[in-house]
Amino acid sequence: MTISPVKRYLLWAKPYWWTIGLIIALGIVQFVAPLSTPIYTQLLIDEVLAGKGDLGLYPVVGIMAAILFFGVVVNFFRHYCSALLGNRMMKDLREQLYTHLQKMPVSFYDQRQVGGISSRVIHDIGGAQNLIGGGIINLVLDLFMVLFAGFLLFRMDAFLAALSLAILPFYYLSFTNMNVHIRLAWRSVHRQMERISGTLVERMAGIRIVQAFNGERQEQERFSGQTKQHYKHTLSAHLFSNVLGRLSETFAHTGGIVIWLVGGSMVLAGKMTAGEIIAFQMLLGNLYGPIQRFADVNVTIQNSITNIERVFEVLDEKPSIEESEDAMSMPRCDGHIVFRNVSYTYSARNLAYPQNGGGPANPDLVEREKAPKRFFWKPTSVRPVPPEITIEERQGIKNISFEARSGEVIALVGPSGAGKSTLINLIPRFYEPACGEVYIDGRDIREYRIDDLRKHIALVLQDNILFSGSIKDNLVYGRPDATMKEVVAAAKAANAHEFITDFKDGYDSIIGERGMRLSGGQKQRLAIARAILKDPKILILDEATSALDSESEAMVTEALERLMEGRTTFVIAHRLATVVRANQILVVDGGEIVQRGSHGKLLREGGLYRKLYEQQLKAMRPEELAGLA
Ligand SMILES: Nc1ncnc2c1ncn2[C@@H]1O[C@H](COP(=O)(O)OP(=O)(O)OP(=O)(O)O)[C@@H](O)[C@H]1O
Repeated sequence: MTISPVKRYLLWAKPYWWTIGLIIALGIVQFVAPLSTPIYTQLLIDEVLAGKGDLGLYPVVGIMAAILFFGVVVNFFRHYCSALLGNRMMKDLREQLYTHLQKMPVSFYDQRQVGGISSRVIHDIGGAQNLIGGGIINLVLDLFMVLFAGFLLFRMDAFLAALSLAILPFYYLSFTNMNVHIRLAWRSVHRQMERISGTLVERMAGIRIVQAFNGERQEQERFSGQTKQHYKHTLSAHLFSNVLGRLSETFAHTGGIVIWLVGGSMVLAGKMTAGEIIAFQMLLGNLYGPIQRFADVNVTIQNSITNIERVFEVLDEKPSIEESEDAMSMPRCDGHIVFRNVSYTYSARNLAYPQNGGGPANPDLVEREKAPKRFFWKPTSVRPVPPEITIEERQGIKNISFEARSGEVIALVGPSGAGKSTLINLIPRFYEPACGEVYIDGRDIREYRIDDLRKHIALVLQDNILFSGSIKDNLVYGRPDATMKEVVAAAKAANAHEFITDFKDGYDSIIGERGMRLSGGQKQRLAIARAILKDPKILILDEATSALDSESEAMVTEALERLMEGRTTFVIAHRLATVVRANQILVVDGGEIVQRGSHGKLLREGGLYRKLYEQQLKAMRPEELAGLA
């Protein structure tokens, strides 16, 4: 049985129950204190000001003042504790979600927009924390106030009290019906925000392409369309909330007027004093006030529920690559790797959210979900309609077997889309083979702890990902404990030291997002230095195809050669020199190894390798041919 998002969130919030209890207790004290005001007002009017009884003006007003100021102090602490609770919960949930996201496999990210994920971490978690702070706590307090005011009203005049409660069924039905629309509207608001955020991050990251292809106008139109849709959903969410709020107000006013009519007639008939009806009306305000506030609190709750649904949606995604409970540590690694009948198939999930009007799904826009019924007699949870999922399968690699001995260089060659990247991605367990096994040092890699396994592997990819921060921060990313001496030694080995020291701040120079302030060759040399510093036994290398000038190229090549020394290296080779010197060349086509062996053997064999050699390898670095001949 699936439990509701509210129940789930409350269970998640168990460690904070004490603080929630304290805030509610402070709230009760703060609200109960002014509730005695009508009683003192009645005393003032009917006895003190009328000159009856023994009570003087000063003591009565003094007690009223003391109660009111006590309420102010309590209010201060209540707000302080609420801020503490809300922000603490937000921080903890955000951290939990981020930790979870870190464990999600690469395939999870393959299918989502980065901006969409960040929208859940930032936007939805912010909204989720309102459920308790702005929602449930206020709801409990208001409920308490209603009960307390109701009790006092019944004590004052049971008939009038019963009459004032006659509005409750109308409240119930309006809440039951409007809530469905409010929640559906807010859900659409958040989903649309996710799309906006996804597009924004993607297009901003690719701003050069947008500008180079004169895509600004098209992007502007896309963004306007998305924000317009967001605006539309937000307006309807506010409209439904407004309607509910005004309905509540109408019921409260009607109740108040009826009480004036009936109570006023009772005063005229001498069955009630003027002080009593005024006190009754004041207390009635304390009954209707919170009931009316339910409308606002309720909107906060409905809104937060949709945020919570979205946060739990991510938390519910199980990491498909999990560590076995008895996973072994891997203190050392020889780098002996065996693939045995390994296959991997990509399954891309295409999500299609229901579109009103049945038109094709527009990935930029979220249509608002329609309520399942016209009228609701009882509250309904309107769970999110699961998107239609179509799974598209694409063969990555098929039945791959080979052995790489410790320290060998394995060159992978093959046409584009052949499966070379897929193959190397299985070594650090970015993806899990659908069948077959990958062994390192005689053991299936699934037997090792994932972080231990990855400790022995370094990647140098074409798209050298560097992070914003200083050069040193980037170099020590895989070895935060490295000494400055080690950092400099790695940079020297990667031919990076010289250009680093040319910068005014040297190793402390800030390199901008993704190393924006560096040239392609400089970025590559930093990536190589980062790998050298990690000192892995297994190296995964995707040689750069981008043309570097010959000086830069020579420095990168030299750095790479130093890096490869003594490590088992898998290289997606784009340079003939690498291919020729490799201990083993695996020729991959259509996900399978179609040829294997040394350069000379493969050339003699003919087939795809010879074809590739003629068409691609030879063409890549023609100047190398002379040396090889
Ligand atoms: N994340 C993914 N989701 C779905 N299919 C994918 C994914 N990544 C790759 N593929 C598909 O798997 C096949 C093999 O891709 P792979 O990236 O391994 O090829 P490659 O040999 O490295 O190509 P290239 O030399 O062009 O980089 C291709 O058909 C590709 O479309």
